[in-house]
Amino acid sequence: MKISIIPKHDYVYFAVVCWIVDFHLCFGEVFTAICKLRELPVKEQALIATFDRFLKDQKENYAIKELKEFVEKMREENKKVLYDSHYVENPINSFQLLYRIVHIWGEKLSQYLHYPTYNNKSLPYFMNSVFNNTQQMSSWPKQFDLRGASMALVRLRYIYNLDIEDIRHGRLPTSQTHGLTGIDLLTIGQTATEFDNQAEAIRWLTESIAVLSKDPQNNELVVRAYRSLADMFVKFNAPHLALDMMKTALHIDPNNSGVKRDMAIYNDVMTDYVKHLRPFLTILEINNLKRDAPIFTPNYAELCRGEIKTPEELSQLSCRFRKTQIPFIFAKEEEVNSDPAILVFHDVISDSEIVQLQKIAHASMRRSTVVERDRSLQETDVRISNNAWIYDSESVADKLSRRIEIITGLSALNRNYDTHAEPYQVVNYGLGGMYDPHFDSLAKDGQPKSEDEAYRNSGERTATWMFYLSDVLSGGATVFPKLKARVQVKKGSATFWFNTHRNGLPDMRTLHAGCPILEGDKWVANKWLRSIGQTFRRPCALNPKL
Ligand SMILES: O=C(O)CCC(=O)C(=O)O
Ligand SMILES: [Fe+2]
Repeated sequence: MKISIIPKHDYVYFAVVCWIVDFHLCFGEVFTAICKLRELPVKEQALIATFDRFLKDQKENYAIKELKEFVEKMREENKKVLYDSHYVENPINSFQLLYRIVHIWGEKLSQYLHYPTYNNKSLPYFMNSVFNNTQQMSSWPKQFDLRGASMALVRLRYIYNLDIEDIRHGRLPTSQTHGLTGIDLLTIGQTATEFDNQAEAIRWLTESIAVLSKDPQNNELVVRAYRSLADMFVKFNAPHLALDMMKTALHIDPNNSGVKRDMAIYNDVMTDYVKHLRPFLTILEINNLKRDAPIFTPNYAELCRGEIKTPEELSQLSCRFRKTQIPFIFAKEEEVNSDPAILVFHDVISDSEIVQLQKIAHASMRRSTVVERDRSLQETDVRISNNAWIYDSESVADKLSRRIEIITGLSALNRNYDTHAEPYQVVNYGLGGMYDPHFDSLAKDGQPKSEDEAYRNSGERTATWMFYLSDVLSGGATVFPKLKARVQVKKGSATFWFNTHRNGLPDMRTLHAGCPILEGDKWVANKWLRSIGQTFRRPCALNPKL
């Protein structure tokens, strides 16, 4: 029986890994929340400890020696990450951490999958068991996490107009880290080809070729990059450019049968284009395709980069101490847009309240969803974050709801039926995390409905109150593209606005977004105030302009 060859204590190692790796109830991806990425170095350390215990009892031979060297290398890398609590807040660092875990560890662990009867039987058994364990663990990063990390870098480059050379050398606006290797660039470029972002795919693949070409040992990778570029050009009606790529690739590796095969196919495609007079696209035309994506919402990227209102427009906005429902208590109110009013309230949540919310949220963080047109809840690429719901049965939530009431004059009553407000949605963004331009209002056809039965009868999301539970090192602003309005993330503040007109219909000017986080860890808590509770507090009116 296979099992008899395994020393009994190995099971203990696996159990230890399992326990530590799934210590927090994490589900699905890791890249969608910085709080999940933060746990990875400790998990890698536990894996290294598992290997140490296994290797301690093994007789030295070639395979064991090689494995020991590998583990030492990983230990060195892990040490660099382990004691730096901000390490994963840098997207380049996180990409490289995920690359190491998914690719480098992944390849090592799967090395014996096809050789289960290697002469030292406990080695393949050990490796395969650890491999299976990691694959089954929902919180162990997988290929889709690496894809998410690649797309994060792609997104950050184009939204913030970063120079790819800077990224390659590890230079971000707020910090400097180690650079990306040619293989990193190739991984990112190949991921970009899978998404509808031709310009970026071309950019990253070209950069990978520039870096990899410096060393002839990389020829195989360079050819791979050329083939990816060619594949994309053909997809976008430019077989002539694909053929150019193949010619260069063939020059580098004249015997590459894959390149020769592709070349023959592209030649046929070319002939077909010529025969049927189909127009070839130029690189410029390819790059200008797909301008309808949400990221091309006018003003969106510009606002993410900084203020775009003119000094005159800004001078019209004011700050004031606003009277609350309690005499002698004033709120620090800042106007970032006057019509419709987008307001920021400062110092409305304390550090200890923030810690309490995060603690409660931690155990139930799940990938954020979006209410689609058919009213289903979907995990999507337009919102990269995790969230948890916190009800007013928690005393801290109850206290905060009362605060919202005395400042806004609206009802934030949260209860199990006909609720005036939804529970707090505590959100932690992920790698390059963002929420693309969207409306918070639920429905345009009078049938509002949300995640929970309990608040289905509560009407529209009349208003949004959003606490900022953290600062962000760089990026992550809340922006309103149609209003050219921008709110800088500031721990302890909150943004407030009405999503509907007084006639109950959505105010389409309130299109807004959470910009991608360039560096840092962004937390917010949303409180959506529903129309049923505001009948006498925000009287309705027929005038659609109000
Ligand atoms: O995080 C932000 O700045 C915006 C979040 C948002 O709009 C939402 O969660 O609905
Ligand atoms: Fe929103």
